[in-house]
Amino acid sequence: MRLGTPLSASALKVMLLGSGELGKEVIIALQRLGVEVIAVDRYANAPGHQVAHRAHVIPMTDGAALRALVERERPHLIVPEIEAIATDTLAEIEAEGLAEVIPTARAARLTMNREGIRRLAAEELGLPTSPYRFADSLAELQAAIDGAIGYPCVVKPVMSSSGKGQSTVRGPEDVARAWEYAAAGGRVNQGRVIVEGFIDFDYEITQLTVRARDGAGTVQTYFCEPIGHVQVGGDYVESWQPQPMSPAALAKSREIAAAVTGSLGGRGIFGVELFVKGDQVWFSEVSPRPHDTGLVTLCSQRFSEFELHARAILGLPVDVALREPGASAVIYGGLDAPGIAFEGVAEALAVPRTDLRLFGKPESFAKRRMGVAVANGATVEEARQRAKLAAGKVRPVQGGGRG
Ligand SMILES: Nc1ncnc2c1ncn2[C@@H]1O[C@H](COP(=O)(O)OP(=O)(O)OP(=O)(O)O)[C@@H](O)[C@H]1O
Ligand SMILES: NCC(=O)N[C@@H]1O[C@H](COP(=O)([O-])[O-])[C@@H](O)[C@H]1O
Ligand SMILES: [Mg+2]
Repeated sequence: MRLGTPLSASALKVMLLGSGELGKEVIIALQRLGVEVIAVDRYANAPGHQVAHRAHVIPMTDGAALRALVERERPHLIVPEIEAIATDTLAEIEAEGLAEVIPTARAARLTMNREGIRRLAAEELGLPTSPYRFADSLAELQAAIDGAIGYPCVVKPVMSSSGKGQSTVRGPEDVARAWEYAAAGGRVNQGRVIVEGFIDFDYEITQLTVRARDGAGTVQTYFCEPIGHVQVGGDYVESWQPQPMSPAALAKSREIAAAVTGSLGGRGIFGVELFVKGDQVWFSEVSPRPHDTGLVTLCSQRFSEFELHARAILGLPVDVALREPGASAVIYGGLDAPGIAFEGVAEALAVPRTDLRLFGKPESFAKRRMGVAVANGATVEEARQRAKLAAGKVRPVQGGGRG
């Protein structure tokens, strides 16, 4: 894929569908290679909009609106950054040869819906997963729990991410609340849920896996060092790299990651989410794009997951080497307000070996991820302490004017 000059006839044009904090970093990586970037999201002034050549706001689940924009912009590559996209339209665009979809339109369609990827992983590829059922009503959910899954279990909308609409059901008294919560929390209100048996894991990891061309032009599979993380309410709050693992658990993780990413195909980075107990490993889900827990790679790898994605999609070789132990800690909005400000940034950056990203989201919500602190250390423990300390010093406040 020949690189050119942005805003000229030779430009290589990439369209991001979704332009949040993860897309913003991918865009910056693409910009550094002289790629012309078109950032799209469902709301104005999204983080990636602010660093792209052009920005558009459309309902990305609206196939007609998506097609019209692609026909107008004529990107060479379309890079999905979130799940909620009109993936049937992406499949048509790919089939017509209008643009290449990263990693493939099929991967975007299968991972947009928990049902698609779960059935592929468990039923077609035979990978170990939690037991699961799907339900379209409270009665079906109750029947699935009574007949197959039992307690405790986890209920999630089939279309959601970052834990939205997800809850753990400990007994019969929780079922109705979990159903209501899922119905309200899905990204696209489908009224369908997955109920999964609760896996009592020792720890969970993201196995970042890159499908990229080698120097000879053949697509190979590369594995980053495993990323450990902590989730609260289904949303990541802390991650670190490398996560120590037994050789058997690491081998099993990479076998699963190779199987699922090999089946999805294409080029790019994937975040394969796995649960680990002793030497046992379960597949949970996969993002065919950079993963939020992979924000740690901004400080821990030679090339971050965003740079790796940019290189892989452009057909360039990658280097997945770890540089040194690192950690990330999330900064939540803590308040509901537009145009917030941040206090304590100088104190945060005075913590040794730390760095910050403030995403620039136009509106804060108490539980919206607004920034992240990353830190290095001699050990993962030291890096985690520093990242948490730094994140805790940043205080989101009402913005107001600068006078
Ligand atoms: N079956 C399960 N057993 C135990 N814990 C679970 C189970 N399913 C989910 N979890 C916990 O909830 C977290 C979020 O679940 P999941 O990844 O399915 O949600 P998500 O909304 O897709 O989140 P994200 O978009 O951040 O990946 C998991 O990382 C894990 O900590
Ligand atoms: N787990 C998926 C994930 O972290 N996705 C990231 O969050 C953004 C949406 O944030 P918002 O909900 O605050 O707009 C997405 O655009 C992506 O960058
Ligand atoms: Mg997940």
